[in-house]
Amino acid sequence: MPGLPAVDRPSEVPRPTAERDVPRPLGSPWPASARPARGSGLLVGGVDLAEAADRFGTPLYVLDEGEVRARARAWRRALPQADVHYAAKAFLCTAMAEWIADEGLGLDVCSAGELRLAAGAGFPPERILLHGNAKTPEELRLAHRLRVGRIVVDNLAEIPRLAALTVADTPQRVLVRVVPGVAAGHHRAVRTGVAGQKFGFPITGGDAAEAIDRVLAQPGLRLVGLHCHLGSQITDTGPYLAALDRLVDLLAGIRDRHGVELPELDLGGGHGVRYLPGDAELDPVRFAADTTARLAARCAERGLAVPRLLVEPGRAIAAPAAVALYRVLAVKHGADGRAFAAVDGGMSDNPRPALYGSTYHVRPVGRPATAPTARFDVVGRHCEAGDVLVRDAELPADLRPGDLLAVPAAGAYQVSMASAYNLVGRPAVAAVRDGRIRLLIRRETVEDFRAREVGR
Ligand SMILES: Cc1ncc(COP(=O)(O)O)c(C=O)c1O
Ligand SMILES: N[C@@H](CCCC[NH3+])C(=O)O
Repeated sequence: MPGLPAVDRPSEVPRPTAERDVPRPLGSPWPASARPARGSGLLVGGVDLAEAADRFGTPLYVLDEGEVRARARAWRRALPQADVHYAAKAFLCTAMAEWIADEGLGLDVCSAGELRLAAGAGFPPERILLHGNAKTPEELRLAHRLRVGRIVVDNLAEIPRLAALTVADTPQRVLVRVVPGVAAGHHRAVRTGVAGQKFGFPITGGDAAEAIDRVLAQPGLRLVGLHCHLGSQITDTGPYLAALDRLVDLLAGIRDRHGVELPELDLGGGHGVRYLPGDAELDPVRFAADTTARLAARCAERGLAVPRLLVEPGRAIAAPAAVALYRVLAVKHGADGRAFAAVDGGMSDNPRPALYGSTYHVRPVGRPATAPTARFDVVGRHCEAGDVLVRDAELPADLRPGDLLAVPAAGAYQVSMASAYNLVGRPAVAAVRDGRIRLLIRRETVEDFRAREVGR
């Protein structure tokens, strides 16, 4: 604004002290509670991440309880008529199971391990749903003994196994997992909505009809619905709507063939989150609006009562809730001008970049945002050249050993997929809430490995 004294320019009017002192949230992909702290630090859940790293060591996964609860609640509120089962495979520990139970969600488990951990946390068994393409007879027995709410049938062999455990007056509720022929998901390895992969019964050219016939023939099994899971990190509702159309057609076919209308339709998980600033996220409200409208329309066309929807978000609840902290151990400048920042974690705590080429955001903690920057590959400490956590990260040009790095959106399929590679030990996990931090899972040590050795 030429002619006006500088102080009158709107952008330069000093803000009141209170407003100036309240740091703004960092925004996605960080947890909603993430704020800049004094000295270029970073707060999550009111806890200073530099202090957390000093206290518990690194790599450290800092899990924001408020973010988990808020996301769980958002899914429940968006779909009040549906059953939302959190997919435990994204990340599970006792505290997580308690928060999920407390927020009124169900739990999707796929092993005796997940089932026992949930049961030990007091998770209501009727809200548990058991998955698995290769459930052991023991897992089926355990699920039946604990009286889990639903079991998803994924192969023909488990139908008689399960039927042998059940009796007609207390039948086990089951869903049949079908493959609708819809391709979706961030990587070939996670696309389960198409034929040619191991999960479910393909609707077209597969034995979905036979599985349904066989389940219906068992007096101890009560077929309550159909299930499908398309893939993971899906960012629009289109694939879900396409799958829903095929599942409603199949429901109508079952009604015509058997005279029964199944009361439930499970669309699985797969809802995408933001890993990088500017990424899209699949909003639960949008998902709910689109799927419930489509379901009502398709059921009306087919003359079916509208079944109850089930969903199984894992990543959408867990991923944005954790920040991974790493300490820089070495900085190296390669011959081609490429710079490497080697940290104390890597593919053993986060296998996703090596497995799927997944991309992440990273930010230094305790370094002024105004420092000149350079491009670094943030690499892990494992014995593979492919152990790269973040490629081409913009970090302070004078990055040095001892610096702390924070990687957001670290809550799903990282700790749950962590490995024992190089006996580095799986990372510690701490929960933050209201300015307090508590250790949930301690760091794995060589003593843990030794404890499993029973011979020499
Ligand atoms: C059957 C089933 N349900 C739910 C999920 C959870 O998926 P996501 O974490 O992508 O929501 C998965 C994994 O993709 C799955 O296989
Ligand atoms: N592990 C995958 C997701 C698989 C979901 C399980 N069905 C990932 O990290 O993207």
